[in-house]
Amino acid sequence: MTQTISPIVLDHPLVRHKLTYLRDRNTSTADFRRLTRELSLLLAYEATRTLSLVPYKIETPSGAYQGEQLDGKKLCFVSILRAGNGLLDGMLDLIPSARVGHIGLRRDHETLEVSEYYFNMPRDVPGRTCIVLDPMLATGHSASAAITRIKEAGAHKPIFACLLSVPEGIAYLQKHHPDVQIVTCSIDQKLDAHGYIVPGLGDAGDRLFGTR
Ligand SMILES: O=P(O)(O)OC[C@H]1O[C@H](OP(=O)(O)OP(=O)(O)O)[C@H](O)[C@@H]1O
Ligand SMILES: O=c1cc[nH]c(=O)[nH]1
Ligand SMILES: [Mg+2]
Repeated sequence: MTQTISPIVLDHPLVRHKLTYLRDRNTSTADFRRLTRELSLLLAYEATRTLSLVPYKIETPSGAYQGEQLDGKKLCFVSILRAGNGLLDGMLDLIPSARVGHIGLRRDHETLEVSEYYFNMPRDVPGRTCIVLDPMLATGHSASAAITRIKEAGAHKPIFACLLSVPEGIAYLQKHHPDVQIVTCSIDQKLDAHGYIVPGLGDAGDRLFGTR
């Protein structure tokens, strides 16, 4: 049986400060986007901790140096539409050579089940580290469905990176995909009766794109 991997929670003053402004219902769409992008940079730092390095020789002003560089071709970000796109630009600022896949998932507001409306992954997924991006891990249905699909495409041991999560969503994802490393900025209290994270930040997609 595969051992469950404990989530990594970013416990950092910058993250806590920025998350507080992100949660604030009075934060504007423009500020919500900017904060999401800034948080994605900090999230990327932890989510990429296990990336592999390859040897890289350079000359410093004092002589030869055997250094290292990221094996950049090996990374693929997978954005769960729509809200995952809010995390994508910051991640690509750090790792511009990464490939990008997109999975469109819609959550039914009544049943909380998800349906897929788009799927587009790079052809050469096997052998790449896949980091799945979505700001919210609520019931875990979306994250689990996305990871099932990218495993079908050949992804091995994907990483799931989010801003907010809840114990219910973490347990669901770990039950269905115990090999996935979850990296999150916060584990919030609970889900409300409508499947929203409490205290949460509301609907991440609507706040990012100003649709409600
Ligand atoms: O863990 P779950 O219960 O599945 O909920 C989380 C999902 O809900 C939101 O997407 P939503 O369906 O609202 O789509 P959107 O990004 O287009 O707003 C969010 O971005 C996650 O994808
Ligand atoms: O709180 C939540 C739960 C799911 N999706 C969101 O955007 N927010
Ligand atoms: Mg939404």
